[in-house]
Parts: sequence; C-alpha cells; structure tokens
Amino acid sequence: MDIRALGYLRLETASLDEWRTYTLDILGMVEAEGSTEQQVNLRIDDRVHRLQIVAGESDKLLAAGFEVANAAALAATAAELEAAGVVVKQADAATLAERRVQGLIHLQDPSGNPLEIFWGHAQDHSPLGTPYGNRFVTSTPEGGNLGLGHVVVPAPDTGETLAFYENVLGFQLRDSMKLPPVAVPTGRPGEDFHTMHFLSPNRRHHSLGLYPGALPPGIVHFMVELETLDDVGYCLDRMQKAGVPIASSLGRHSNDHMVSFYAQAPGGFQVEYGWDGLIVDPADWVAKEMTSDSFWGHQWNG
Ligand SMILES: Cc1ccc(O)c(O)c1CC[C@@H]1C(=O)CC[C@]2(C)C(=O)CC[C@@H]12
Ligand SMILES: [Fe+2]
Repeated sequence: MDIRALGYLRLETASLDEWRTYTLDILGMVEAEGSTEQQVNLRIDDRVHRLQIVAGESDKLLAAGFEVANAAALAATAAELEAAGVVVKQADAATLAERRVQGLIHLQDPSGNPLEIFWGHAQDHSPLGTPYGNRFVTSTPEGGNLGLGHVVVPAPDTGETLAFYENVLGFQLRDSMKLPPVAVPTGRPGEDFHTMHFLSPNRRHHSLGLYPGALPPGIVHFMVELETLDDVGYCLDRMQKAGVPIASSLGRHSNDHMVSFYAQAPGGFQVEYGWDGLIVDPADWVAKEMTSDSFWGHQWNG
C-alpha cells in the first residue's frame, strides 16, 4: 500500500470559539476558505486547509486523513483493505466537497480510530500570510511530501493496531518506547509495561504515534513543525501570555530530535509545537528501541 502522508485532521469540539482563538492567535495558523460560525478551517501551507474543526457536542478526533497519490492508488488501497477484512466506506459527494478532495474512503483502525484515505486535495495558491511571520514545515527542502505533522492516537489494542499500520497500510516502524503502567492509566492491568510506537509512510520521522491506552478524545496530541526555533519560542510566549497551561516544557526528543513544547488544547488533549525534526531515509532505517523520551527537557506537568 502506498500511503504518502498525513494530509489533514478533522476535530469535533464543544468550544469552537476557544479553538478559533487558539489556532489563529496563538498557534499562528490562517483561517481558510469554508470557515463558518460552526466550523473553523485552517491553512498552514499551500493546501486549502490542514485542520477542520467542527462545532459539536464533544471534543474528539473525527478523522485523521491520509493521502495517496491518485485515483488508481486509492482504488488499490480500498481493494487491499477489503482483502484484509477492513470495512471500507466510499465517501459521498457532500463529503468530497467538504474535504476538498477528489476521492476518499472511510475506515477505522483496529483500535477504532477514525481514518480517511484520500487523493486530490485542493490547493490555495494565494500567499500564506501567517500572523507572526511563522512558517510551518510540511515538505523537505527539496519539496518531498512530509504531511501536516504528526498525530498520536490511542491504541489500546496495541499489537493488532501496530500490525495494521505496518502490514496493511505499509507504514515503516521507526521506533518504540516502553512506558511504565503509571504512564498508561487506561492500560491493560497486570502488565509490566506498555509500548508506544512511532511510524511513518514518508521521510518525516513519525507521522503517527500509537499510545498504548484508551483516551476519550480519540487523540493524544498532534504536532505541527515550524521552520525556526524562534517560531517555537514566540509561540511559547503567546501561550503563557494567554494563560494556556503548558503540558510539557521545551525539550528535545531522543527519536526525532524535535525541539518542542506541548500546550493544552481546548478539548483536553495537547498540541505539540516543534522545530528541527529528523528527516530519515526509509531505505536505510532500522527500527529502534528508545530508553528515554528526550535528550533534555520535556518536563511533564500534572
Ligand atoms: C517520546 C516522544 C517522542 C516523539 C514525540 O513526538 C512525542 O510526542 C513523544 C512523547 C509521547 C508521549 C505522549 O504523547 C503522551 C504522554 C507520554 C506517553 C509520556 O508520559 C511520556 C512520553 C509521552
Ligand atoms: Fe509528538
């Protein structure tokens, strides 16, 4: 299967006004076409949107959208998923128009996380005027597709879910990290440790993290990457000025070398805001076992 990148995220929120301010005024994203009173669409690069946040009753992940190259790739993907016993639903016309894509299928991973696989995302060719001159990293310097960033989702059925992403969707396992039971309050009782996994279908070190517990919002965090350390530092100041709780201090991860901090998002999960993430060569990569989450920093609060 030839998935290329994490294309977009769709979130439902019970606090749309807070999300609007959070994304526009603090994260430095740009309001995109199609935003209404009931929905905020956000641009961070040349795609019409990378985030769609929809007003609703709860705060949860509506879909992680993964991108394939074209119609033939989507058809092949759907056929392979069905052969693997995955229930695949073709999107209707209204959904295609809403997502601004040419083709799309709906499915779930073995832990029940909602996924969409699509091709033909619309572009916005107008210059992206971010509010603080900040620039998001969604491609390599040579133009290679890195996608919007990464998302970490709950995977209480860890083994089955990992096998699905590796063997069915064809993501490459980049590394794994054992977590003590105390770090996974919703884990399987009696086990000595639970394992977190990091994977990607492209040269971004990870596009997906699998957290080995259950979490109601269906998302642990998503990460967006910035071009400069100052982009990250200025955002940290804006978070603090706005009184947003910082979930983890600035630090550098030991696997993807990302320098980042984590802030609470309005829906009870986190946003990771980072710089200097590792670009890997998939042909050369070997899966590794981490023994610590960070070289330095990343002090978690609470
Ligand atoms: C360890 C790590 C490497 C790269 C990342 O992009 C990244 O987000 C992490 C941290 C992941 C992780 C988490 O998301 C939820 C809370 C966790 C489980 C911890 O308690 C330590 C590591 C944290
Ligand atoms: Fe992360």
